[in-house]
Amino acid sequence: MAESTTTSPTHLTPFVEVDRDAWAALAPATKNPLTEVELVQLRGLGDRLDLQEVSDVYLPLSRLINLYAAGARNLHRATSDFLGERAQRTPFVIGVAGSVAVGKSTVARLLRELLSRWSDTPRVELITTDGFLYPNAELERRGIMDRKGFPESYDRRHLLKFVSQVKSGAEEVRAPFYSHVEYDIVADAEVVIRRPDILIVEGLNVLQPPLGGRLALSDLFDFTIYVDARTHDIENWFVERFRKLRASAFTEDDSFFHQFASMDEDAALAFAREVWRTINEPNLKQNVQPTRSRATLVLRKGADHKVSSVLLRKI
Ligand SMILES: Nc1ncnc2c1ncn2[C@@H]1O[C@H](COP(=O)(O)OP(=O)(O)O)[C@@H](O)[C@H]1O
Ligand SMILES: CC(C)(COP(=O)(O)O)[C@@H](O)C(=O)NCCC(=O)O
Repeated sequence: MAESTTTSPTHLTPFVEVDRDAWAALAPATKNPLTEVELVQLRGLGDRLDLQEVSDVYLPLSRLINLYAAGARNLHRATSDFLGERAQRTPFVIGVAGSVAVGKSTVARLLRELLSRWSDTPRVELITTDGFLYPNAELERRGIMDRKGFPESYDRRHLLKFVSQVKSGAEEVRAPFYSHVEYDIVADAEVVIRRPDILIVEGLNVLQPPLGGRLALSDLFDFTIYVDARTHDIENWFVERFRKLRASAFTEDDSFFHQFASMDEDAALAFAREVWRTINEPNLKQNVQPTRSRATLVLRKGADHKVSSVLLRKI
């Protein structure tokens, strides 16, 4: 296990770095609870997530989070005792951050499955922050249609209110729904969250620091994960996902990207690279990457999507 803290203040990091093999050795003596069939259902548009990766990386991670959740419950109970109040169970909230196309949804879906298999947290819900993007009409009105995914393209107050309500134990909390096919918020659709044991909040900007002393979403998290990889690799995953979507979702009549399904492949992929270069990469550099050091844990992925090391916050 490599200590990544050095004596030079410029290199000071709050993390301890654990390489893949050392991390895999931490795997609990629990059999991988997922079957190959379940795993196939969890896969996004990639095909490399295998059972070995689940056992080596994500199973130990789910165990660590399970320990944090038990710790948070104990602390909560002790605080209620101290105040002479009856302890109310509050959901444990996890944030999953990282670039567009780095694999956040895949990590979040996998964790939802794994965490729900621990007996003390059977109900795990997942929400993506894209539901809190302003509708296209509002982005147009604000002149930021080409900034989708940047912090200002979200209704951050609404998102904060939503997570606060879930965390304070509300019976039922509703969120808007964003469709990647329609490329917009769907007016008559919603996501409903009902008192989960764990809520996973996945999105590009979930680790943004508070603005001007106000409460930020990141203040409500009990555990945060930053999914990290080389920018060049992420760009390739983004373009590859676009290429696969051309043959699937983009062929649907109501797809915003319908024109790309029939377009010459080179031209379509050139468009994807342009979106990466002008929107997603600048957002990664300006807004997302700077939040990495705020995470509780960083998953570093190699070009093949396999996690090569894990950085865990120790201070
Ligand atoms: N662990 C993994 N193994 C193989 N492919 C993956 C893995 N994680 C993500 N991918 C693929 O990489 C692309 C981006 O992943 P996704 O989870 O959609 O990213 P994000 O939610 O960050 O935009 C998708 O095509 C997905 O299938
Ligand atoms: C919907 C997203 C902003 C991601 O949202 P998130 O769930 O991370 O908040 C992103 O996946 C995306 O589609 N960006 C759009 C870039 C563009 O084509 O305009």
